[in-house]
Amino acid sequence: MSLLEVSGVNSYYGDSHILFDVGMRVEKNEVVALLGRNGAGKSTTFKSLAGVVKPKTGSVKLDGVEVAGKKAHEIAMAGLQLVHEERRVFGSLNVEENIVLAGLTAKNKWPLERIYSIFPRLHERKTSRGTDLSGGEQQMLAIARALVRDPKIILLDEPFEGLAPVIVQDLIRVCHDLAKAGQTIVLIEQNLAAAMALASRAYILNNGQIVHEGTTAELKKQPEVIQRYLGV
Ligand SMILES: Nc1ncnc2c1ncn2[C@@H]1O[C@H](COP(=O)(O)OP(=O)(O)OP(=O)(O)O)[C@@H](O)[C@H]1O
Repeated sequence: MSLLEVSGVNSYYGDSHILFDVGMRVEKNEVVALLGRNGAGKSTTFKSLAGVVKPKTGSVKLDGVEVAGKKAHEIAMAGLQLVHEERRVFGSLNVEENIVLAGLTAKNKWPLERIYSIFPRLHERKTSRGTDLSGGEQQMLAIARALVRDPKIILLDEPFEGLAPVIVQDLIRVCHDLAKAGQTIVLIEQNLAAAMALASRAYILNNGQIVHEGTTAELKKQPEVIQRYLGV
């Protein structure tokens, strides 16, 4: 049994059919990338897994438990944490308050020291308000808010978007460390090099359908697939 098993997911916005029979599986401790052009349905897939969008049909099993159709907070309680592209942090609260608040309703939570050992920068900035953080710091905080709840799996929607290359390198290192420590991660990433650097396997979405699945090592050797589905 895989940690996450998704099959036959069809999702809509109103009458618009966006996802067509999406299926994927993620093993415990894996880092998997979800790739595809703008509008391919990547964010909708994440939202469908996290219960933000309710799939019309299909199955989403987290650690053997069916969560499709459940509410977003129930799925979060079950151990799936979505880190939205918009990096939702509370601007009026400081860094530490943001982290503590995120952990309040969690069954198990990480001690703050564990969060700060991963993100020393957040420790330095712990009394700064969310609004005073740089984009990179906000992304660290958004990830910290997910991790503090001791998730079984985290979904990172374009975690490196709009960040300076030096910050991206820093975050890639953090993701590597998390993966080494056994954290299961699925990420959406437009930056193919960054995705390949992190993920051992990838799925490619095109027009709401999974059109390719394989290891990133294999994908690197298939420029025609990259060009067909990811080329601009
Ligand atoms: N709230 C919404 N209401 C209606 N249509 C939407 C909504 N959000 C997304 N869509 C449409 O659904 C399709 C898939 O969008 P989605 O955001 O999942 O794609 P994506 O692969 O994540 O692309 P991007 O990188 O641009 O976010 C697009 O055609 C988009 O216009």
